[in-house]
Amino acid sequence: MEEEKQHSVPVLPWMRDPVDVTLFQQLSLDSVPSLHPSLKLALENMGISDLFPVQLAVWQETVGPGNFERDLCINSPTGSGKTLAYALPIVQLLSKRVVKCLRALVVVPTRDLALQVKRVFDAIASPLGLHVGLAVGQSSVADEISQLVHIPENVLGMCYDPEDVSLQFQLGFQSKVDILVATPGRLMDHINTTKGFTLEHLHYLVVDETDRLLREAYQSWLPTVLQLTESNDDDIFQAADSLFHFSVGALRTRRRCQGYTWNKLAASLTEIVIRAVDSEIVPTVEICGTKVKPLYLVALLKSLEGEKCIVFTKSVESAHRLCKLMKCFEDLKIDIKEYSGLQHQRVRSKTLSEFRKGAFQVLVSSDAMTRGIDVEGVRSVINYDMPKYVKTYVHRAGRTARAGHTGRCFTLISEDEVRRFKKLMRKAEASSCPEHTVPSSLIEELQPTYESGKYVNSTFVYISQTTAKHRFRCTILNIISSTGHGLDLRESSGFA
Ligand SMILES: Nc1ncnc2c1ncn2[C@@H]1O[C@H](COP(=O)(O)OP(=O)(O)OP(=O)(O)O)[C@@H](O)[C@H]1O
Repeated sequence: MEEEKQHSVPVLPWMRDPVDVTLFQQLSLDSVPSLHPSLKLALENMGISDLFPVQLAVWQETVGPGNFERDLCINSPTGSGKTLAYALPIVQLLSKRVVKCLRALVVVPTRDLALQVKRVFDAIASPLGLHVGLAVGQSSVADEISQLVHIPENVLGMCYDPEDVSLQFQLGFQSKVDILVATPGRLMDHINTTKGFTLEHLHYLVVDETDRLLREAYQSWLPTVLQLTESNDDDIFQAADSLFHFSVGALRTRRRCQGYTWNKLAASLTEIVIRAVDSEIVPTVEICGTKVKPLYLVALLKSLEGEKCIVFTKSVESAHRLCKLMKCFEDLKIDIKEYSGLQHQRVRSKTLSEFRKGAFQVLVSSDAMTRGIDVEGVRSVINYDMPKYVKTYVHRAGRTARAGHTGRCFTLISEDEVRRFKKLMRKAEASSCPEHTVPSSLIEELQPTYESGKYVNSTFVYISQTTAKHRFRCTILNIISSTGHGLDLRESSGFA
């Protein structure tokens, strides 16, 4: 019955014939068909010598030989290189553009992710003469507009219909960017108020972190974008577009008319690259709550000897409190910083940038901000609080073991949580999970400092909320990613 139900789920026509990324191997840049020499050089300057499997698969579907016959939904493990998978074909296909217009839009849920994606585009688009813009609300609206649209001086102060795109074109408004990376809120601001900002010429829409973006409506940004990209035959841009289509054959507009919401997504755009969750990554585990739990974390951090790691908590408040508490362990001698939605964006971005540079070792974070964030050298992820959902586990664990490296994901759980954890592991299709025990001598050593009463009140409130159980389990999940196209969980002792 369950099986029948699964089979009856309607699948969009363009999704019916999936390409199995695991069948692809890495491929040296020298062998990638039609790769633009400047793009190859840009990749080499980034230290990249091969395309990862997902990148090759998307390349074949888009640049060649697939010729972008259909829209794409990319589903591959965290850290497997999805950003370049969509950025490379877009840059290659736009490299022959004649008229500068906004041709590609990448929508991501957070500012830090947008900055990260823009950096990737900058590295490969600039050498091909393409301009990449950012609309995330990092600077003032006026500054941002001046980066995105050229406004001729003679129209400043002039009154006209902001929806009259042809008139704006005649007046000399012009896009300063070919590719725009945006968060939905600021994108909507520009759509609603920025003179000369138009999506009329969009050929590529990327919805990154799709499941999250589509779950959160953000002022109905997607229906608005789709509506605005519908072509208008009388448009004055027609001539420029024909020229563009003539020179870049692959970029013709394809319209699909089907009945579902998702079809609507696919209906009015030329090419849509959608990035979905990494369903193949094994999900994990959740946390415990006892009085000594923070001590286990301290002991674990000590044993990691200052390697870069991210500690996940269940909420922004927990991240804040835990971070404060950890700082009280003076002999920990590890620099720890908080990263959460409670902080101002500027603080958050600065923290992330310092963490990337290795200025401190441990980032304590809640979930919301870390989707898709790529920090080189994170060897361990610690779930201080066990995630409720498999998907959350996967995204947390995916901050390590990126780009073919190995990493570990620790989860602290109490006895009460063992059953739930096992269930989570089963859902994650992880047959077992090794158990790691922190020596009790280490915990006893830390106890006097912990109980000395020098911690702030909020800490005690937090601790008193936990259960009275003292026995902890600390599990280690070793994530091995050998080729970048899959992650395996390796068992080293029997948890299950
Ligand atoms: N072909 C490549 N060769 C070497 N490194 C690469 C290659 N492609 C991407 N990388 C590196 O791999 C890391 C992960 O890439 P990326 O952030 O695109 O992964 P992702 O699949 O989007 O992950 P997530 O699902 O977590 O967002 C980045 O540091 C990136 O620089």
